[in-house]
Amino acid sequence: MAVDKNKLDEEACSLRFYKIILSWDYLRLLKESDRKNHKKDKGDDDTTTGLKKAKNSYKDVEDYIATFEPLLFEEVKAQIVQGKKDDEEDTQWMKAVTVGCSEIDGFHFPMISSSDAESISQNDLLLLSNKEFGEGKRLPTAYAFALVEDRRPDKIRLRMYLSGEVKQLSTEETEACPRLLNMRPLVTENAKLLHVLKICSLSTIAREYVALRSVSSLPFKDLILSAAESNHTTEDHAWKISRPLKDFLESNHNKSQLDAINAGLSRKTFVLIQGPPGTGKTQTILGLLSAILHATPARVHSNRGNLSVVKRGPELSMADKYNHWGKASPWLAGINPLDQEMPIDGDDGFFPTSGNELKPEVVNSSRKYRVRVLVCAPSNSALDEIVLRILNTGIRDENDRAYSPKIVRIGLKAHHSVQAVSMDYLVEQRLSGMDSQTGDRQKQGGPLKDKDSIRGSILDEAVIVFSTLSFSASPVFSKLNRGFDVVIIDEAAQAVEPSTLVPLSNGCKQVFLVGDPVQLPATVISPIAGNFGYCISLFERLQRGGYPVQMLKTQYRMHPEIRNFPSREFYKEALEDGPDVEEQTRRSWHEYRCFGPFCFFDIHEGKESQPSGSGSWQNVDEVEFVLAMYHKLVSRYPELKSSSRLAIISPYRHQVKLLRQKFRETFGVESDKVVDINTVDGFQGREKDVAIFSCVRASKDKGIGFVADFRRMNVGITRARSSVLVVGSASTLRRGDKHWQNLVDSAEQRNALYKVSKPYDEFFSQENLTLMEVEAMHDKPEAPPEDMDVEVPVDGPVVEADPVQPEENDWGDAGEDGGYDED
Ligand SMILES: Nc1ncnc2c1ncn2[C@@H]1O[C@H](COP(=O)(O)OP(=O)(O)OP(=O)(O)O)[C@@H](O)[C@H]1O
Repeated sequence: MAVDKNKLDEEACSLRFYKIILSWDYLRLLKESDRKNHKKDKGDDDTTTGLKKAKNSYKDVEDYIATFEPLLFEEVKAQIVQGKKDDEEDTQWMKAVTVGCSEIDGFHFPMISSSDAESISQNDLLLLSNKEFGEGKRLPTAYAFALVEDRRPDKIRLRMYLSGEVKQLSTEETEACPRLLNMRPLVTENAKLLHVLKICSLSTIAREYVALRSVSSLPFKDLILSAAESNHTTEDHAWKISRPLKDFLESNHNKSQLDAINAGLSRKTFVLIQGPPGTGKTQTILGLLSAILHATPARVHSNRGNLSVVKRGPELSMADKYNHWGKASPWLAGINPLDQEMPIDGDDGFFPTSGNELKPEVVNSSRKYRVRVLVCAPSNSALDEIVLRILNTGIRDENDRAYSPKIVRIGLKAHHSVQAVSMDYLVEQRLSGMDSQTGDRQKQGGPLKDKDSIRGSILDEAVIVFSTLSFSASPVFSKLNRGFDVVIIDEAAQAVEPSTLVPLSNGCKQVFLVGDPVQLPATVISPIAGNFGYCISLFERLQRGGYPVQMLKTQYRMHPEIRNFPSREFYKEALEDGPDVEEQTRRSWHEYRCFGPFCFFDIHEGKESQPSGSGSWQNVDEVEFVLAMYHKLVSRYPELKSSSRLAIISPYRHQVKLLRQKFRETFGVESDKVVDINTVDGFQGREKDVAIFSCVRASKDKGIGFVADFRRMNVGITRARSSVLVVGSASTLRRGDKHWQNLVDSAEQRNALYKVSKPYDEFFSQENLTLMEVEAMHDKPEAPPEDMDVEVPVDGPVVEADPVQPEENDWGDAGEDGGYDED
């Protein structure tokens, strides 16, 4: 049975979405945006938007849509305006001519031809006009948005809505306007010259809109609306796994990971798993996959155990047996008849993997319950991390044998290391396999399979399908013969709620949301939509509403002294360290207190500035100090001269740019060869031995901007295994935010707060270092093996300072009354 995706409803939703957006006035959107920014700068609250704040729960579908739909449209507006800003430097008007037009259901479908439109893709939003316009140019009299419906090499088919502008979302009533009327002859008559500007792609947000509007037909609709647990699972409904697999899971997962896996086996329909930094989210997902792919209903197990004591009922007919299986196993309901057959010993081929040693799956007759899983993540990189882990380690079967399951990775931009299981590669493999048989087939008169049907069969055969959230609405999924039993969404707290709904529209019986709402959320372009709660993920909303969360508590990444602060500040002291973490994260540079594990350097003379007058910030003094510290670290510990070992992180893009530039100027080498310099957002999910964190903000009277976002702070300070070295203005940060105040206080209490004055290189003079030596470093660890291949000149321009008198130095071990807080 084909998956019923309520095609007609979906189409109606898309049409509504496009009608509204295509009717908008681009110039008015730009003006509105300027006005909103102006109001924001003046600190005015925008009360005219008519938006509703996102809530923890909704009374019904209408309430839900009435809240989310306007927020989503607000976000579309911001993406459109941002599209212009992003491309500002190379805003390029293209020329095109009309070569035909049709009109269906109130939409115009002009066909255009252009010689300079290579960058245009399907689902792009374009602006069409009778003339180019921009700074200092006169405004056009005819202009309108157009959506790229179909992109062919020589022609582009567009969709436009020229009947008037939609003023009211609820009624969809339109108001005629001259600019749209003036467009009509331009697109309906042939050989008219048009000026075309690419604005942005609408493909992701359009899919989110359709999923949002389809919420009434999604699985677990009531749970999603109410944020309350709706099902009470019983032992009888739970799924069990074999003893060998259970033993494996128990010996390779800690208690909180096992609790999360067992919550899945209990067949709870919605399972939330919170994974703080380094707590083994990916390991848990892999364990979960082994468990759910090889589980059987509990009652099968218990019946087996009782066979000798329970009176046997009458022998059932084959039809009755199938009927019973059907009831016991919801996975089997209404699926492809082929899947209802008892699996035979051995399986029919396997997908190639990246050349690992693992065997392909062999399904034997004891495996009657075949579950299909869709694994999604908001980004390609997060997705490929799991794919790669599966390719490297495989999963376990009921006999605790590691094997490569049949998997396929759908979508664009797959990382090269997972190409072997990407859909495009698998299709090519099948085609080339068929090419060798083509002669035979043609002789037999059989038709060659087209790519679409090959895709369909690869999808149907895969037990685990990987896709980004957005791509899970791709038309390729409509080829599925049966839906998914389980959907697992990784990094679920980094997705706006409508995008989490997208994979659910393929149908499923159980959902796992894995993520951490205390790390960075989804990027929402519209600050207004963000303020109204559009950036709150479904994970976070359910958690706020009191929905139970399985929290992974044991961390394997950070030195306990690094773990201590975020655990207290963000996780109610719940985090604990895995066995041996302390020994594994102790490093030779810990011999000096100023090199970790967790220090704060107060650059009290530092000045913040905004090079472009607004937006991103930088702090030249912090850059100078960071480079001095970097130089000292790599001079003494050359194993740190590696971008895989050492990170320099900052919340601000300008600071990152400046750090990279100064690094090149100072050391004569491109920074990316020897150190990883990036924004906090670019570091989520990654780890290094040492992380230097430059906070930038250093004003006596202003706030600290988005540095105050505790999620950004949490990510920034939890990337390091052995040392996190925070560089900032203690007084500004203390005044700017409670969490930062606690961080600086914590450093002070641990004698790890250093007030640093210019010249910065003196801070790292031998005399000072000697004063900062840790007296007894038990079991000094060996330096980890060096893995870098580019040398940073250690005799660079950073000069060892002359000896200074200790009393001139007021680093933090002056104690609580050290008087380093100048304000
Ligand atoms: N139960 C466990 N026992 C021992 N080591 C573990 C366990 N679980 C995870 N680890 C180790 O902890 C590290 C982090 O695990 P993993 O990569 O699965 O974490 P993650 O949560 O996906 O990471 P991130 O926080 O960066 O998203 C890995 O080195 C992994 O081997």
